[in-house]
Amino acid sequence: MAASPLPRWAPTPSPTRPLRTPGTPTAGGATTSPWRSCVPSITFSSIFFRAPRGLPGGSHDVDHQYSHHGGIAPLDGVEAVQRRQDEIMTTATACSRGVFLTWDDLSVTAPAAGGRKGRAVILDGLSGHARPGEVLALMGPSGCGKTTLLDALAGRLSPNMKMRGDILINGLREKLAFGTSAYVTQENMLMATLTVTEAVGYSAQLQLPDSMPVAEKRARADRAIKQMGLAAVADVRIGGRVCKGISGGQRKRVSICVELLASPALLFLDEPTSGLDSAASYHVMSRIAGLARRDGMTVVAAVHQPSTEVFELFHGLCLLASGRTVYFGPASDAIDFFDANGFPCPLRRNPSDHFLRMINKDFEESEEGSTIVSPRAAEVIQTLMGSFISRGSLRTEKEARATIKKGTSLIPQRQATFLTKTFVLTKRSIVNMHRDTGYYWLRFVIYIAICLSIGTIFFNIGSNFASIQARASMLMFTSTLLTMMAIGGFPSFVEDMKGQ
Ligand SMILES: Nc1ncnc2c1ncn2[C@@H]1O[C@H](COP(=O)(O)OP(=O)(O)OP(=O)(O)O)[C@@H](O)[C@H]1O
Repeated sequence: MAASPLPRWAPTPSPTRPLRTPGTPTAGGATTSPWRSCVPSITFSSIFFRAPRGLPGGSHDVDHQYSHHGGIAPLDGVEAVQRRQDEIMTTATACSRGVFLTWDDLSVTAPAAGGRKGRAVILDGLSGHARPGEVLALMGPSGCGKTTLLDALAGRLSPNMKMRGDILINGLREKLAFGTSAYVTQENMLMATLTVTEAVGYSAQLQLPDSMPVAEKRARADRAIKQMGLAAVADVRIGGRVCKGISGGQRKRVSICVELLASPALLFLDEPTSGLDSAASYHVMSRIAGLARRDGMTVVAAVHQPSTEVFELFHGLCLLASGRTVYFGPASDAIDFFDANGFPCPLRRNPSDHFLRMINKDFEESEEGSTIVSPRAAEVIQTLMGSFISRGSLRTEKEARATIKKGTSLIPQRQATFLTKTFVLTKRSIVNMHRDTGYYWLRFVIYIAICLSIGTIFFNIGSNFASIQARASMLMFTSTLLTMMAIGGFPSFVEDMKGQ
């Protein structure tokens, strides 16, 4: 590929971070490869560091410059060299303890909708992989199966779904142990009555081991809040439908914050930027990408229409249409892939908009009267899938196979003990009940009413032999009632315990 011009979606180059297109020769004479962004290499690696075999970047990979978004920018002087060396070492350590997630020929079916017989295919023979230190974006039209793929990878498919195929963690078929993965769902799972600091603080106490000092847990929670840009609303309640609290986008950021506390090796994000404006989306995603790079976290995120800048943060792209792979590979190569197949991205159009527009079949009929002559989405999907199978998927399989060789089992992280969890959850429940005025006062009124009725029924029961029986009945009735009332809150408490 020619060294210039820049790709049409590229932002204006900054003086500290010149942009390079994939395959563009670098100053050192090597070519860039964002998909191998874990790979410190060439000029600097040959001086300071050579990635060990087995790591991405090992052996042949050393011919690639680590140049991806937010990666190594050209700096001058001894300080710059030192900084680059540190960055390289951090990335290498991160890669060596991360999770290589591979899925091969993955299919998922669910009962057919509308009472029809048989099963509907939701995902159809998907293969791919995600690597430590990198962000893999799952994109595709609404209903194409992004959440289902995330659920399958995270081992959280609903019971009515059936899965076929392999999901390997570092090449091994094993379950995700505690603390190794976290999942930020589309739904808001936060307690409306808690403030941001409390919500994150309680989660820190529940997730982090008892051996960690309380001050450190608090410091971690505060750091996470700051990292997600929530310092200004730290003391504001989360809120919900009834009482207004923080905004929907801020709630999403709190959910991400909570999941990042235990520094999971594998992070699944379902629509992490929904409800966020473009600046907030960029900040959130760039922080996640930064943490992934720093801690060697493997991130798989289902995203809807990322902005150009957010798209630039992705290392890999998995583009789905109707449960099948249209494209899997470096995010930066997708535009060339569409171009090569006759669907070039118009100048100044956001590439992700272009991809989704080309493969969305849902609104074709309403566009029939339109004067815009565009190929039908079904044909585009067919062409791209054909091209991907003949070219791309071969490479994907090769990379997946290389990934499978790692073979290191995951070590579960230590967590809070059962006693600590019970104590923290009880405390949180009490705070929640106390602040939830409807819940609290309604119960209070009910108890007063019950007390009055019992008091009236058993008023002046005397002190003869029959009154002993009456007192026993009253005690029995009261204790049964209190037990039943308490059991009402039990299922949610158990769910909370399971969720931790
Ligand atoms: N438990 C289920 N039982 C039956 N069908 C399901 C189930 N879960 C998902 N589906 C179907 O699978 C398809 C893909 O759903 P999924 O939620 O994975 O899509 P998506 O790409 O994440 O959509 P969106 O971007 O709108 O969130 C949909 O047609 C949906 O109706």
